Amino acid sequence: MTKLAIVYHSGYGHTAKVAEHVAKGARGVTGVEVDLIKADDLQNAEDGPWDTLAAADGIIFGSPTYMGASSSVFRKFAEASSKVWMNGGWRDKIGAGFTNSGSLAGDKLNTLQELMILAGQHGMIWANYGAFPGYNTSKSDFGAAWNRAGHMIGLGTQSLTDLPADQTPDKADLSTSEDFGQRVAEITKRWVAGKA
Ligand SMILES: Cc1cc2nc3c(=O)[nH]c(=O)nc-3n(C[C@H](O)[C@H](O)[C@H](O)COP(=O)(O)O)c2cc1C
Repeated sequence: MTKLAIVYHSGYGHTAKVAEHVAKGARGVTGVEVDLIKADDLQNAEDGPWDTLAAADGIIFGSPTYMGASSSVFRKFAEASSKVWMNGGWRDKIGAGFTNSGSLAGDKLNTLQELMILAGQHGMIWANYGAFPGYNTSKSDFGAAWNRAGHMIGLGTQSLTDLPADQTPDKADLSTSEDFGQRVAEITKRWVAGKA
């Protein structure tokens, strides 16, 4: 069994919805088990489901973009993970990341870079998203486009700021989230098989 953990923060439920769809996509891969973990439960090095992360073959980090960066709750988790760093506890696990924000761009790239650097600090193997951008030609259909914002190093979705999480992100972004989850699960499974 390949184990994947998703650690995310969500202040208002939108990033949580993305996390659930990333998990759904990952669970669709045979032999992959997924744990969804809130960064709120990992705010210090002593408490919380750190063992689940230790046992995971891959960890997907998820944060909303707040003021052009990852949220303070996510950052607190990232800093708390420094205790794991000291022992190289996540070295050679697969790492990946996603963010969600109000604007189509919204400086999401900066958040994705933070997540990638966190993985790099831990010596993890970064899995990008790399899907073709769905909205970059005159024939593209904005409403149906996958990877609409065209992020490559991770998943970037948009939640309209005046709508609740049961209405946004839209269907295309949620399908994109599932596709991303599936990709990271497949990469992690292959990584585990290669080690055997
Ligand atoms: C404190 C704060 C800062 C925000 N900063 C940004 C930002 O820099 N770029 C952006 O596009 N949206 C920004 N937003 C909008 C959120 O990214 C958006 O509402 C997102 O869906 C929130 O996710 P959540 O419901 O998981 O907390 C901000 C929202 C808050 C509350």
